[in-house]
Amino acid sequence: MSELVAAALDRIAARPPLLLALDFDGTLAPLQDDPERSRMSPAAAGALAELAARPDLVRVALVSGRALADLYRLASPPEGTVLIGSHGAERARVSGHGLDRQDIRLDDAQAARLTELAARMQAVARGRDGVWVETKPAAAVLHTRLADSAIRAAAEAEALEIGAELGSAVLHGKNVVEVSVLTADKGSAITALRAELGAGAVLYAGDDVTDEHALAVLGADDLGVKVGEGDTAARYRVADPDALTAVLVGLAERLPGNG
Ligand SMILES: O=P(O)(O)OC[C@H]1O[C@H](O[C@H]2O[C@H](CO)[C@@H](O)[C@H](O)[C@H]2O)[C@H](O)[C@@H](O)[C@@H]1O
Repeated sequence: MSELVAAALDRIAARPPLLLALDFDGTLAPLQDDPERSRMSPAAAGALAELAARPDLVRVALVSGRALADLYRLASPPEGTVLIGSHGAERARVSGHGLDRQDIRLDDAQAARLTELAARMQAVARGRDGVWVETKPAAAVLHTRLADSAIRAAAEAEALEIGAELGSAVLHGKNVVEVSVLTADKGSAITALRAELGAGAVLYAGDDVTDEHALAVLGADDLGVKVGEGDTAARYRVADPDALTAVLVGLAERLPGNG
């Protein structure tokens, strides 16, 4: 961990309660060709559990584009973790008896739009090698990670057009185009959570363009970490999920009574 990041951890550890808000895919869990295989390393899971065990000092949130149920299943987050799914459209808290969750409720028009959207995204994927569609409670996602570059570019362009045509919220992430019938973004979710928890500071880490919404709402007393390459509003950068795990371990060591 760099001296700069270490100094920033010293600062935010002294401003409890800290909101520790982390993206999942590409940040805690290395990217995979098959999204069902995404998992945190044992070291990342251990650091998160240690931090979540100090709710007086740290409130842990996972902030993901994943459908909430998938995020819960794949991340196996510790008790007390707040889960933000579908880029902010879904919300839950991990309790001792499972998930306390707020379900997405679509009205009839939104439900009809989602059905049409999913059918049109399936049509984009049809006959294109390496392109497939994931459906979520309020969105359809075109995945192109396994396609060659020409197929990927054509498929993503068509999916973006569908989003524009249906007037839906469109997010263009890493080898994904997601079109939702609800408007949500990670920045609004972080702003709401910060206020709700009365957080003294926020540490947000993410790897994708969709995380930039959250990194953009951070202030001078917060700590934004970009994982991997690419343009970012974050002040700090680490190379990969393992390097982020080292930051989480460093934070745990700075909590009073630890280290
Ligand atoms: O906000 P996140 O937690 O980063 O979720 C964003 C998307 O993650 C998943 O897709 C990404 O990860 C996959 C597994 O590593 C990878 O195959 C894909 O190319 C990535 O874009 C998930 O499948 C999407 O629904 C999420 O929106």
